Amino acid sequence: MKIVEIREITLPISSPIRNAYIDFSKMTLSLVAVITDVIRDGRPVVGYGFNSNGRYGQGKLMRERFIPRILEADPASLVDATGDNLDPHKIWAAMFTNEKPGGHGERSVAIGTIDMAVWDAVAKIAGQPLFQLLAERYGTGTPNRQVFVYAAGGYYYPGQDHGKLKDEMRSYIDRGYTVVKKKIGGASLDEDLRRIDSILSVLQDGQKLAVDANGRFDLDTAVRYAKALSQYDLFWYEEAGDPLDFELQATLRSYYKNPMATGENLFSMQDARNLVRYGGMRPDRDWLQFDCALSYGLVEYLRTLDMLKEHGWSASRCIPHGGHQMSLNIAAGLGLGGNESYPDLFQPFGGFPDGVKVDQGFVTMPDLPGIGFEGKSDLHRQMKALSD
Ligand SMILES: O=C([O-])CC(=O)C(=O)O
Ligand SMILES: [Mg+2]
Repeated sequence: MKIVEIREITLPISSPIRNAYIDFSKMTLSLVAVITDVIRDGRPVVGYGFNSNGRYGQGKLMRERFIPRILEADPASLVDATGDNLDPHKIWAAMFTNEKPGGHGERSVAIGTIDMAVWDAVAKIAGQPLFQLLAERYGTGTPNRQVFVYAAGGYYYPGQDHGKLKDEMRSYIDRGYTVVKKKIGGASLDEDLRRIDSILSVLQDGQKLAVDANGRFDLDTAVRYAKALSQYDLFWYEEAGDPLDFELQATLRSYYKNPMATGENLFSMQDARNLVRYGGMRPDRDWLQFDCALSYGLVEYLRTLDMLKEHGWSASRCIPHGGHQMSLNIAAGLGLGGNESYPDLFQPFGGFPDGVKVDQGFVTMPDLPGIGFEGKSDLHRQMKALSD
């Protein structure tokens, strides 16, 4: 069997929102289709992938380097031992040919997006949901079909006031979420605290708020926020400082005893390892948010999970950034602590298969082959438009 074609397209996921660092008015992503010569139900098996919000479409890198390297490789060198399915690890190695180590930037997004499509194809060819395949190959054998999800929102946008912010958070709670997230660092500390108070006024017992500074703060500001946020029982204080400033992160633990989270902008196992080695993160309470769709895909994420284990971290401390079904499958298959979700943003790419509802903060994975994109009709329409 072999890959016959790989298509990619850049699509908009723009919206008038901003966090403390960027606005999303020109945000795009890459959608990829990996078309194989394997026939199921009279049609070729196609795997799909896309990258998460926050980085832009990666068509140029894919067209110039990563797609040609896959298509120019001997097809026999890209299949598993049975010869009946693709081997994602071999395809990853083909993509990484003649790439020097370090400096993990945009290429990790390009490779991660293609890698997602490869895993989707592999699970479809195996006739399994990806979470089942992952549990059998790399996990305990039995997936955990119930996955914790939280609602990310609370962005800054023109015309927002406290009433609208409360309505937004209430609507997430009404849809079954128990943890909601808001942005901080895009207003003054005083205004951010008033916004937090507003949201907390609509939350009930058992419901929690997380806050996300998107890497905006210098050390002094991060500490000022840490001291002020300590008065609340927040779910987490996220990405206070620059993603690569491990000393800042390590210093913060002296000022903030409650959970912190970071890692969405670390794009390799090596960078994740530096966070774990030097960032002072606490395996008993903190959260790691590495997002495979931005960081060389699941092949690399498996290396990251191995690294975490060697350093005494449980996979259950990982709640990836990105709100996509790929991480949802990894969470169910490999025992992560949950996944992000953006109930009203970045559609049709985020979210769950049609009919999957959040119940007391959890979703239950349905039985769909592959990652499950075919179960989300608006998303599947976009995907079919690329592959047909
Ligand atoms: O606003 C963003 O860039 C997304 C983000 O940080 C998150 O979902 O945690
Ligand atoms: Mg974040």
